Amino acid sequence: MSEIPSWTPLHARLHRTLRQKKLLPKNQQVLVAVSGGQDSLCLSKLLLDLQPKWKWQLGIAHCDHRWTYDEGISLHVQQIAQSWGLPFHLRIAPEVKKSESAARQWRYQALIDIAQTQGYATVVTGHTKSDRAETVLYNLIRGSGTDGLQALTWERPLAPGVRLVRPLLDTSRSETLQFCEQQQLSIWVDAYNQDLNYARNRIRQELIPYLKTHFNPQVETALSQIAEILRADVEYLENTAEQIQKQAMAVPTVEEDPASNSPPRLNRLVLQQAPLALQRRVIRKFLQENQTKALSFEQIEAVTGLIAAPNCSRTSSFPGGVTALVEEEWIILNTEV
Ligand SMILES: Nc1ncnc2c1ncn2[C@@H]1O[C@H](COP(=O)(O)OP(=O)(O)OP(=O)(O)O)[C@@H](O)[C@H]1O
Repeated sequence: MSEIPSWTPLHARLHRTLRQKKLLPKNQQVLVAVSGGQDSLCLSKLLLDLQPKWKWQLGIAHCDHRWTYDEGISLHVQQIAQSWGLPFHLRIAPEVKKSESAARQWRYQALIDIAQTQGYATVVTGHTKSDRAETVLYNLIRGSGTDGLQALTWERPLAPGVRLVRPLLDTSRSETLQFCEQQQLSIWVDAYNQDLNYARNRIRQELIPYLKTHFNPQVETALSQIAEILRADVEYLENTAEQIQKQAMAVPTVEEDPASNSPPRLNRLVLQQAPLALQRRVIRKFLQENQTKALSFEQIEAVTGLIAAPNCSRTSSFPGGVTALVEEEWIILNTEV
């Protein structure tokens, strides 16, 4: 690897990760989402250095949210892209985004738009192991189940023809900082990250350091591993639940149900064969597909309880006037108000 100038352990790790996980195929057009902060700058420099080996066509995208504390950052990122000889794509928000989630939503849409119009098959972001650990904690505190805890995956489809890849999920924020310092990359410090009014920032600035000092110096790695393990668990459970749901939703024959417009239903005999973990998943998926309003854990539990309940049992009415009831071997979702 000596032909790459200043080859570091981070170069070696990224090269290995990309090979093992097959995240960024050779010769691809890869759009790097650069905020100007240490993580995405570290990622773009690493990809730039590895580029001769992988022959990607790299480009840099920056999304300007027009927040006052962001002023000057887009020019900063543009100058870096130019100094590396990479195409630079800028999107400016049509209006100032009021919340972090509105800003994120607009940002992903802007990145999709650049990728689709400029022919990039992949968008990469600088999410790190530290982001993953924080997301696990954040979702745990909010009461997420396994699906929320496996958040921040290595890759996922973003839009038709565009994938999102996060190649730095095994690298910590302290490592990206050290790398930027070594490489003398000029980091833009995001004022938003210092604002302790935001729960995410309190997790990053207060909770994680507390856990590191008092419980486990490697807490970021530990939490991030939980996410990695749960990702595979969730994938397996989801696929199995999907199969069971298909069997349980098999439409009754005309003799069994002459009504042409029969309401959504699940077969209890099929569900009774499944373990509770899968029963809950099937019920949740079934409700998500047939009920517009999000349901609480208690409401999903009430429907799950119908799997073994006596005939004619029913739940109380859910938002939108929907009720689930037992009719012989069926759980029926009654949408009549
Ligand atoms: N203004 C921006 N322009 C381009 N890319 C950005 C911008 N802000 C963030 N990114 C990309 O997203 C990554 C994650 O950033 P950050 O953690 O601040 O965002 P987030 O809102 O928490 O993201 P997510 O919702 O995906 O978790 C960065 O490493 C970078 O790749």
